[in-house]
Order: sequence, then C-alpha cells, then structure tokens
Amino acid sequence: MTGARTGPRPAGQEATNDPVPRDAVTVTAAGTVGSARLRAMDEVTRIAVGGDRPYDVLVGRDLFDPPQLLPGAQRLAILFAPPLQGRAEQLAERTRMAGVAPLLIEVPDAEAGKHIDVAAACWERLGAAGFTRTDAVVGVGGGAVTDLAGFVAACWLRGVRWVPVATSLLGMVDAAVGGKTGVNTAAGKNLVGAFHPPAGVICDLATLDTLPPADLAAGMAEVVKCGFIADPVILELVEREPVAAVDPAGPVLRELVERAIQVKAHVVAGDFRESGAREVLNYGHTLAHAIEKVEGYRWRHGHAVAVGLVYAATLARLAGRLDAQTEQRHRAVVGALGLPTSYRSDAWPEVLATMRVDKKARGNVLRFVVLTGLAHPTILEAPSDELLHAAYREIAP
Ligand SMILES: NC(=O)c1ccc[n+]([C@@H]2O[C@H](COP(=O)([O-])OP(=O)(O)OC[C@H]3O[C@@H](n4cnc5c(N)ncnc54)[C@H](O)[C@@H]3O)[C@@H](O)[C@H]2O)c1
Ligand SMILES: O=C(O)C(=O)C[C@@H](O)[C@H](O)[C@H](O)COP(=O)(O)O
Ligand SMILES: [Zn+2]
Repeated sequence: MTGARTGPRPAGQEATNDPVPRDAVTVTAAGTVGSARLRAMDEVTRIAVGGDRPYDVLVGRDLFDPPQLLPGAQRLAILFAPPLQGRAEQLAERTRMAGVAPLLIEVPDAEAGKHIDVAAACWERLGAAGFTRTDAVVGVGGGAVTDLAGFVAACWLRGVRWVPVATSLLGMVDAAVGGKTGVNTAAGKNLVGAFHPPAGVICDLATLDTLPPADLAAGMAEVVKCGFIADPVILELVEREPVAAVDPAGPVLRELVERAIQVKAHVVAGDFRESGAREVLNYGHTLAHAIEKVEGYRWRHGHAVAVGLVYAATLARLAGRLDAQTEQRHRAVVGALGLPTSYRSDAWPEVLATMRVDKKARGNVLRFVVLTGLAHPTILEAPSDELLHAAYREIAP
C-alpha cells in the first residue's frame, strides 16, 4: 500500500525535472518501515557534494554527457576496460559531436588496471596527445577504472579535471564519489593515491542492466555499510525487499543508490582528506583490504567488505561495545544478499600482518571503525592481538 510522502527530500538532493516529488510511504502490518521513492524512469536526481570544490552526483537512466561537465576542455581522455568498450565508444562519439577531441585509452580490467605501470602508460598517451591543463580525463567503468582515471588526472600536470562515469553499483554508491583515487602496490591495497575531487559524477542506472549479478551483490556490501554506519532505512529496505533491492530496473535499488550516495556525500563534504570523520566510510575495510591482498586481488572488493563488516561487528561485540543482536543483524543482512560472511582460518598470520599497514593505523597502533549501536560508529584503538584473533576465529571456523 502506498500513500503520501513522509517528509522533505534529504538536504542537497533534488529531482531536476520533477518539481512535484512523488515520494511514497510503504506501510506494512507493523507500521511504516521506510520510504520507497517512486521516481519516473526519466527523472534525474542531483546530489550535491559540498567542500572546497563542490560538485554534483547525477543519478538517472540514460545519462551520458560528461563534456557538459567539463566546459572549455578541447581534449578528453576516456579510460575504459574491455567490458565497457561499447559505452566508451558511444561517449567518444558524443564528445566529438560536442566539438571536443576524444582520446580512447583501453586499460586492463578490474584490479589489474589499478597499477602504477598502467597509470604511467596513460600519462604517456596524454603527453603524446598534447594534453594541457584545460583538458580532462573521464573514467568509464567500475570502481577500479574510476580509481585509476582519477589518479591519472590527479597527477597529470599536478591535477586536471576528471569525471567518473560509474557503471557498477559499487562505483555509483562509493568509488566515484568523494575524490579518493589511487592504485595498488605489492605492499597492499590503495597504498599510493591522491585526494582529487571530480568535476561531477555520472551514475547511469541503465548501465546496471549488464552488470553481472556477483558484481551487483558486491556493490550491495557498500550500500549496507552505509546502512550500518548512518542510515538504517537502507537495512530495512534490504531486509523487507531483498529481491527488489537488487533489481537494477526497479525503484528500490534506485532509492538504495541515492541513500548510499547521500551518506557518502555528507561524510566527505565534512572531511575530504580523512582527518577524522571520513574514517567511518572505512567500516569493514581493515580486514577487507587484507583479504584482497592475501587473495592476490582476485576477490571482489565488495565481497571482502562483506566479510569485513561481519568481522568488525564481531570485534565490537567482543570488545564490549556492541550488542549481540546488532552483530547478528550484520551476518543476516550480508548473508541474505548472497555475500560471504567468513574467511580461511589458516590465513590469520598474513591477514594480521597486512592489517598493520592499514591507513588508519598510527605507528604500531591498529585502529578499527566499530559500532556502539546502529548508526553510531566510533574508533576502537589498539585492540590486543588476542582480541583480534578471537574475533577472527568466529568468522573463520
Ligand atoms: N575511491 C573510493 O572511494 C573507492 C570506494 C570503494 C571502492 N573503491 C575501489 O573500487 C574497486 C571495486 O569497484 P567495482 O566493484 O566496481 O569493481 P570493478 O571496477 O573491478 O568492476 C567489476 C567488474 O564489472 C565490470 N563492469 C563494470 N560495469 C559494468 C557494466 N555496466 N556491465 C558489465 N560489466 C561491468 C568491470 O569491467 C569488472 O569486470 C576496488 O578497486 C575498490 O578498491 C574505491
Ligand atoms: O571513501 C572513503 O573514504 C572510503 O573509505 C570508502 C571505501 O569504501 C573505499 O573502499 C576506499 O577506497 C577505501 O579507502 P582506503 O583509504 O582505505 O584505501
Ligand atoms: Zn570500499
């Protein structure tokens, strides 16, 4: 059953071509449990990201116009991996039609592309094409390609404009927003990079139609992360409608995308360089990044984050910070999405060693984002190795 809208659209979030919002309240026998915004398919949502260099995240279907976000550019480098070749070529055509010269640069897919050698090859191409400070870079793809594209842009001439065109769920709700860019090194995940805000972000929900289901599920790990740290309505929507939650053409996934972006936009606007509050976005990532490294980057980031969320909740419960029910909710929500909740017990020594180079560590002191309750993140400083291992044993039976 649907009814009138519950309240105002969150601050900074506007539907650009619909002056009359059609938000709706979904009511169950237990009462109102969340809102399902019923948007027309052609509606575009604009989510503002504040800070010194503000920009907008555009969410809609069949959005595809980065040149508009980059006035004055004469050349546009378009980085893409093979699965997005068709999209990249369409974009090159639009770019040409806008009077801008496209430079298509194919890079290796997924984590193989997040390598300094790949970035160096891109810089060679920019140099050969005579890229100046008014020219710009576009990354078309998942989080791996947009992290690389942002890093290439951050370093070229010490910083040119860039636009991520996010084509994976994880890219839309997380990687493309917030200006964290970078590559992996032998020592670990994302250890070399730069903070470099984009000129705008494009999230074309139509691209999700071709995203493999495993990658869709991986993106949901970052969505529910936002639910646990800041917006419990996300969890209620996923729990109530687990099938609709992963239907790329439906309104529930769109609401989840917009809510997660809103959480991220709010956090990064207040702490762009991660000097404090932004660390909450790293919930679940201390273990996740260690798993990714141990697995030679063959695990999807979102799958590793799923295990990391369960681990962080277990650690918080063992540290006396979190109640068992909320810990169990992590396991249930993550599991219901078909995401992994456990990892190999024999990997502990390598996992622990890798967690020590997590960016949140200070000297020899490990620091974890944990919850003291739903939407109440805090930092657990210097947990003992015994405590860390005890929590690990519970997720690595
Ligand atoms: N910068 C940040 O703030 C931030 C945040 C979260 C994650 N990340 C990074 O993002 C990366 C993970 O991103 P991801 O989950 O998008 O993985 P990914 O970029 O590896 O993409 C997953 C796979 O899906 C393919 N793909 C993407 N869009 C598609 C589409 N529309 N149709 C068909 N195939 C498509 C890709 O080519 C790839 O094979 C990791 O490197 C992670 O560290 C960065
Ligand atoms: O944007 C952030 O800040 C995040 O921590 C978001 C994470 O989901 C993302 O995976 C990020 O790339 C991790 O950052 P890192 O600094 O730990 O490498
Ligand atoms: Zn992440």
